[in-house]
Amino acid sequence: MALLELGGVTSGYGAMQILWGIDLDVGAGETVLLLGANSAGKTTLLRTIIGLLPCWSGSIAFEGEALQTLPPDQRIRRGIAFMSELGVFPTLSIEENIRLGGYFLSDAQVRKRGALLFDLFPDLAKKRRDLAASLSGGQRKMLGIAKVLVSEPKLLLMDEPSSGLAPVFVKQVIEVLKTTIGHGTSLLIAEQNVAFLALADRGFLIDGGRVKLSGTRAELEASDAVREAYFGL
Ligand SMILES: Nc1ncnc2c1ncn2[C@@H]1O[C@H](COP(=O)(O)OP(=O)(O)OP(=O)(O)O)[C@@H](O)[C@H]1O
Repeated sequence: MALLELGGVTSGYGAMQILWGIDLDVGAGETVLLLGANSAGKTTLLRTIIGLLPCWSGSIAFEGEALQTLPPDQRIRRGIAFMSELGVFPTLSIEENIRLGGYFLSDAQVRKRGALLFDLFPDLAKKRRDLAASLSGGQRKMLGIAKVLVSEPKLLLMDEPSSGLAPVFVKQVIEVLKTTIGHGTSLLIAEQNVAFLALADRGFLIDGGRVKLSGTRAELEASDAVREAYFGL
């Protein structure tokens, strides 16, 4: 059984339909890339999965349970976390951001998991009392990742971790994500940057709110559609 399974999901804003019957699945421990150009519908899909947008029709199952009518907090409690493009609160300190990520946990749990994360991200540990606004773009994304990992989600939905970052920081974020993989958290990463394919077990290419192609990393790397659109070949 897949950890997350979407069947024929449609959604949109007001009367405007954006998603047109999305089928997608993420297995336990898997890293899946949701690849698509600007306006393909990636953010809309992640927001529909976490419940910030209504699912008009179709099904969203998590560990076999239908989620599509539950409010976002109920989905979060079941183990789904969402990292938006912004990711962190700049006017709060690094420690405070991490505390917020553990909103549903006891103080003792937040302290324990916070300490583990600071081991994993030593750059953040050094600056733990500084404001998030003082961090570089790459470090901010790192904090965004640490913040959502505090709750030890089963599934982490990430919206464009590369957005607004210079290529050198994109590499840094990819390196940080590699340390995340293998700790039991499944990742669904929405990106227009094809470099993230290197992290993925599988991927889905979406365009115009529809899945155009899906397959393993190797299949996507070899696909003419992906090569033409993203590698400029
Ligand atoms: N709040 C909104 N109200 C109306 N339409 C919206 C809203 N947000 C997004 N859209 C439209 O939905 C479509 C899909 O946008 P979406 O943000 O899901 O794309 P995306 O693949 O995440 O791209 P991006 O890289 O730009 O974030 C676009 O045509 C966009 O204009």
